[in-house]
Amino acid sequence: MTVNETILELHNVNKTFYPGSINEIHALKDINLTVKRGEFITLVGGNGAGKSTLLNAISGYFFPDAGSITVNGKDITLLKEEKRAPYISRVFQDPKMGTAPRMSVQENLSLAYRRGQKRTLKFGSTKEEKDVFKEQLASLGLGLENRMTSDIGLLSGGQRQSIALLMATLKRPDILLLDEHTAALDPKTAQLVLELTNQKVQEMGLTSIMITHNLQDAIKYGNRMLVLHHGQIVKDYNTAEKEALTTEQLFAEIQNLAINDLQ
Ligand SMILES: Nc1ncnc2c1ncn2[C@@H]1O[C@H](COP(=O)(O)OP(=O)(O)OP(=O)(O)O)[C@@H](O)[C@H]1O
Repeated sequence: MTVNETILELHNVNKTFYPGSINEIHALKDINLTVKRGEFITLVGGNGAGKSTLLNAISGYFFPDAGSITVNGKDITLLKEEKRAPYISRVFQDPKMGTAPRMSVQENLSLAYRRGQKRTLKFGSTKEEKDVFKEQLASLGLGLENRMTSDIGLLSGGQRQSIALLMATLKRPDILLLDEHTAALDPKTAQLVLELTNQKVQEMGLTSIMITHNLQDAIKYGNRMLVLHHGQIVKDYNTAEKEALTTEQLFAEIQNLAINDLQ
């Protein structure tokens, strides 16, 4: 791994919904962003600031109208979402979105393990794969290694989200996108999943971008923080600046952005 290696680069990325109509929304405005390998970025901003749209553009859920996106120097601006899967993985807010409910824990993990590989007719897992899954599940500390054959749909939201996190990191992604992935969980479970996330990110040295509305978490986790407002990055805190910031200061900053809109 090269220190300071650029892994993701967005250059003048723009996205407008309903262009030319009275409902036109310029959701991303000339976004320029360079992400170095190993950065764990927290992404905050008010409702409708463009946070999910930014992750959607990076994941390939849609293409930007203008600008470019590169991963490891490779231009992926117009690469389909499924073709980006080997490089970019994502955990969504809804625990149901990352996992297949009628498939077992093991089958879900097996799908994730083969991400980016040619589909084969052979289904089921090898003994070696099962051992990997068991070990990974045990590392979550939730006893899920004893529920390998349970359907995912029978698990709680927190258990399911922990497995979604595991699935997203089982094959090391270049970039992990976390889209408010703990927002649908009760506070205690949310903290547990956040801790697991942090553990995975630190252990694997993953490059990650995490959206959160919890400003305390935004400051506590990660080593860089971006504030988005009206589709623009209005603040980019480095580790030291982030550590010096209080939740109250960050709250006031985001509130001021909203107040300035009204003036
Ligand atoms: N697929 C879409 N079609 C039309 N408009 C969209 C679409 N996705 C997002 N928008 C609009 O783009 C703007 C930015 O939305 P986005 O979901 O990115 O904001 P956000 O910062 O993630 O907000 P929140 O914190 O409320 O989830 C909003 O005005 C939203 O209504």
